[in-house]
Amino acid sequence: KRTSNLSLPPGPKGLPVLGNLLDLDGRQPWITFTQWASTHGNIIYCRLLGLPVVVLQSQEVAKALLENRSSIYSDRPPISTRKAIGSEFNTAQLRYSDEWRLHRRIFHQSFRPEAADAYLPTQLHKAHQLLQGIIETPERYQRHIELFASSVIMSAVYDYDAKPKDDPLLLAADKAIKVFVEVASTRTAIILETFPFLLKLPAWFPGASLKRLAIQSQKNSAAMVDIPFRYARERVMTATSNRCMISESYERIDVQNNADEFELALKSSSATAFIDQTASTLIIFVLGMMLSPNAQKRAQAEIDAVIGTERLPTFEDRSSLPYVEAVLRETLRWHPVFPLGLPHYTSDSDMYNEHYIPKGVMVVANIWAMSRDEAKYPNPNDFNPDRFFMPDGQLNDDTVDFSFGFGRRICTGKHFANASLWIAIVSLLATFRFMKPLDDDGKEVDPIFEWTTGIVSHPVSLPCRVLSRHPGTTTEKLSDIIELSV
Ligand code: HEM
Repeated sequence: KRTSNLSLPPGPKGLPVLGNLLDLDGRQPWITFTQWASTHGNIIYCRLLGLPVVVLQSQEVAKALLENRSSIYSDRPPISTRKAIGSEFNTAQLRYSDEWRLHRRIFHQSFRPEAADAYLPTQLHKAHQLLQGIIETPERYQRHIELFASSVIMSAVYDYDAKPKDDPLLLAADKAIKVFVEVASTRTAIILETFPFLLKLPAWFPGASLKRLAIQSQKNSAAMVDIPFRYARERVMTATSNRCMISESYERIDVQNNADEFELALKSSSATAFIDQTASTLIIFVLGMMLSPNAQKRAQAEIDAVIGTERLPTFEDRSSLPYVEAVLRETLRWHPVFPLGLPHYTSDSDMYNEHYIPKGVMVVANIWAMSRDEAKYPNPNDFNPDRFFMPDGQLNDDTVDFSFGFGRRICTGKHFANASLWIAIVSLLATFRFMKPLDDDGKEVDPIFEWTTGIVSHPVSLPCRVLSRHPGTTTEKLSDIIELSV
């Protein structure tokens, strides 16, 4: 391929209008991209419905471009439908601009490693609530995991202590995010970009489901952005708020004359925190445990040996539990929840080796391909925490950071999410066994479930038998153990 005398990266040949869309597995485009790597190499160029896309297939190339040349690769694709689907608030979709820089500053002061450690006690407390929820209704374990993740975020961002059951703000946020994820999936965004008239059809028109979805998304997003923010601001103004992202921002950011701009950025970035994927990562952990009983037993044996069974693990135990650490890393690697990350966009043209990368192309880091790198991760489809140990038995330095993206657009909640994941995983392993479901004859069978499609990938509803590791553990007994653990 040539643009005058410059060579674009190699890639599959496509049809004039559809480009390579028909070759793509629409449910799991990352798998098709990964297959293309074997023919075309670690950087490929293709066209999807007229949109040029560069796919980066290895950590090395992604770092070389998205990190080392971040001044060119930190924009996001323009999405003219942002307003129509109610996603103007979303930090993750903002162009590389002063508005985006203000959002990042707000996140950075609360979620940079040193600051995020202030939330560890809350994360521990919410992990204990998670255990109590599952002891009471183990069949609803997935719902309890979702509640854990969103109430941790609500607490850190708004200092809002969500009720364990039917909390109105959590329900509103869940509803908004579900519709939003659907309507903002890369595929839907490409369709809307290419056929924006779909949003102009009356909502009752057959086939206008995207428009209906968009209207719903607008309403839900407005509620998700405004309601918790008003709650938190009120408490900051009356000096009744504990430390949270909202209170810290009011305290530390000098708004000078731009109070309106600042408040808009603050409420928008706060609502973006709901894009958190801690819950979906924890469901993948549950799947990994069910399918790899040996890994589960080894992690539990480590916890029992180091901590015993009289108390629950705390963050102070983290460095004494290397196998649990490896289970967390393997969960992030085995099935990355953002298999294609979020698309970056070039703000200038560039040359990489002999490849010309034009200005204004979508640049996708294929995190899935990176997790399948056989040289680094032999038998990549196996859930095998041992891969993170060196021959001398020490953990290696691969913390699977690529699952949080690259460069200036790297996940702002990475450190905080890692702590939430760790405390949930270690607490769940200390308390429960995750077993395959039984068939009618009482025999264990592999769970049957569907994966989500779109920008995030995780089991929609995962059947699992969650059993207490210490039969006879009642809610009261667990409460006693929790008391001894804090
Ligand atoms: C296990 C949980 C999580 C995973 C796997 C994850 C992963 C990611 C990935 C892959 C990206 C795209 C990075 C890129 O464009 O290169 C991202 C962006 C982002 N994440 Fe996370 N994330 C998680 C949790 C969180 C949490 C807890 C927060 C908030 C506290 C958060 C806030 C954000 C924001 C604001 C962005 C957009 C950054 C920007 O565009 O500048 N994430 N995340």
